[in-house]
Amino acid sequence: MAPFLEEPSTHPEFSSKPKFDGGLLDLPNRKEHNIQYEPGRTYVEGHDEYEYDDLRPAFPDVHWEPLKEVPYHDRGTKGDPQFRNLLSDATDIFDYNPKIGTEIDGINLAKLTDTQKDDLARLISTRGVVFFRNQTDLDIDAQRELGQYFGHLHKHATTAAPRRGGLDDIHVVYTDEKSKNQRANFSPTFLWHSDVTYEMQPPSYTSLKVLTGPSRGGGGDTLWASQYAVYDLLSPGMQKYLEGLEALHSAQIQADGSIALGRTVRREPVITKHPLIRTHPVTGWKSVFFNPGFVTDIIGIPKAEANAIIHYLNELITTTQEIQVRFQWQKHDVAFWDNRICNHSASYGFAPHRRHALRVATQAERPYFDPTSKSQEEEMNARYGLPKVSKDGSSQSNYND
Ligand SMILES: O=C(O)CCC(=O)C(=O)O
Ligand SMILES: [Fe+2]
Repeated sequence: MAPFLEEPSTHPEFSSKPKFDGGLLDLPNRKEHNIQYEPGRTYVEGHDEYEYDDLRPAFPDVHWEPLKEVPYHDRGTKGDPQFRNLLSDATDIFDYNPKIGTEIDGINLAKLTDTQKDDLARLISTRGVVFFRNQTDLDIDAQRELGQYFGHLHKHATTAAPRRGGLDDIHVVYTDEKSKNQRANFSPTFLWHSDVTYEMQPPSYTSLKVLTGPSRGGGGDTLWASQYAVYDLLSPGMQKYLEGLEALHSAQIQADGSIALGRTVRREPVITKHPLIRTHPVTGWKSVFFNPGFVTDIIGIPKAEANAIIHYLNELITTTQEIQVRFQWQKHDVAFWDNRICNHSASYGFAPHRRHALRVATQAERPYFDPTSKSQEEEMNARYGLPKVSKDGSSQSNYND
């Protein structure tokens, strides 16, 4: 969650009936069905009685001890390299692009066997983020249980938990027509982040399920960017240089934001040093471990140089289309990402719709760097016999014409 993304909970009074749904382009014959279409419009659901009222956001006034180190063994290491257990139930599987993002259809996340869960972890580690449509059986208890299979769940110190209580390790994403104008609060690049990387053991497998949102085409998409791929964008000299550096990740900005809103900070904010390049324990691949949201400094180099690196990594993550994937949500869809190797960004422009999602995040290993590890591109190129792609900028071709 980006530093100030969460909103206070206010009960909306929207009672207008659905008028039309802009997301009907997939119907085979609109003429026959007498469908009306108005570009750029989606209906707003009536909000009087809300089925997920108990899962709306609350900010409990409680205080927790600092996080202690917890054991973590990555289940993905047991996964089948071809994901055969998981895919035995799939009706379709396809990538969104070569570097990041895969959708699997026909799988019920609430009913996976342990070997399927291991494959799932391995697939998420490999593809960065995996999408599952229409997971109606995966209620919040099942979503938690699946997260717990992978390890200890993270409890967020500042963002919202469900009103229901007893779900302190669930993070609630919520906006409705009463919410403040998000565009006024955040520049689009500021929205890019990975979750809680200031923790000693930042999360790995993280699921987000949308309970309610704009109908298809109504906005509120989420984007992810691969940090394996960021590493592969760098020149060999830059890769080597960054491999020796550590960055500071700070929880302070988020805590200050909560205090400014009059909310309790449930655990003392921490600042943690992590390697700027890390190795993934399942794939063995190197990835940049940078977070536009929480990295405040790079240690041991002049401040101006640290700022230049921070600026450069920010630019690569937020503007390189080939390393990004964008997901258009529908109700009950789930995105499962590996927070170690992805940044992500919400998008706005869907007001006044209600958009409500729940996130479960598993704490992972302490980030480490193994100098003998390979990059994603290095392994893929070797596996498929592809030539090395040149990284020099001397090409004469002009893509801007
Ligand atoms: O609302 C979204 O699309 C993403 C929210 C987010 O950053 C999170 O749940 O970690
Ligand atoms: Fe997030």
